[in-house]
Amino acid sequence: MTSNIRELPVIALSGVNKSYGRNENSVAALKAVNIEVAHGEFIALCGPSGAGKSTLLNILSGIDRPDSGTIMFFGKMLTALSEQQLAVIRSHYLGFIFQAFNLIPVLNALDNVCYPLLLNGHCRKKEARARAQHYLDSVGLAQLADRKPGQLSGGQQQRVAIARALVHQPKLVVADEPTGNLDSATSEAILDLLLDINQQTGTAFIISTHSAQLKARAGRSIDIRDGQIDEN
Ligand SMILES: Nc1ncnc2c1ncn2[C@@H]1O[C@H](COP(=O)(O)OP(=O)(O)OP(=O)(O)O)[C@@H](O)[C@H]1O
Repeated sequence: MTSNIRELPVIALSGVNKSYGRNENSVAALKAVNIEVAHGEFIALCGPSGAGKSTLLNILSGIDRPDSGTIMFFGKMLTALSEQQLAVIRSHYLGFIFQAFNLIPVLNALDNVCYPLLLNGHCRKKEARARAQHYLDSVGLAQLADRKPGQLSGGQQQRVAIARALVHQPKLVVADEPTGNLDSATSEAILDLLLDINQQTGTAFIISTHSAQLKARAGRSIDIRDGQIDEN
């Protein structure tokens, strides 16, 4: 990573195409997509079901690869990296939040948040636990660190997942419908939390959503329809 890191786009997609299937069964999920995300942006990715939101987020986060086009992450060409190099970028600089929380059911909240730090060798166990506790505190779960996911509400589970996504201080958080499984009051509280984290830390967020409220409160929204971007 270079010293003028804030001047570079966090991520820039150029001419990205992605299809699933072959020949007559082929579905063009992304068509010539161009997107830039700057440091500290909070972006809502909106569009109807099947528009290509998850495909785009998977490609943005290096989980999946485009058929053509380029992806630059702080000026580094992601599309030229090996799987191993991509995994290093993902584990150090990206955070993920999913609609279904994706917590590990047998681990308590603290250990769920510690897990990526230990898995990716960011630090030793004592420091990992201290950092995880700090992030659980910051999402309002200081007292619930020893509860397992099954002993937490949906909103509390999503807070654990948010702490897990942030604990290694990523540059970009990619969230796929993070409020999709939550009632409207809990969704609003989670949105407040994400906006607060964005403002406090400068971490960029790109969040797919069907929520008009999230779209209205995001700094920028990008509409996608039939795999094509229509930026506002
Ligand atoms: N693994 C796959 N195999 C075949 N087609 C796929 C696959 N994943 C997605 N698609 C197709 O690609 C298009 C985009 O799907 P995608 O899941 O990205 O949409 P989405 O906007 O995230 O939808 P939703 O809001 O319902 O989650 C759709 O036509 C979908 O059917």
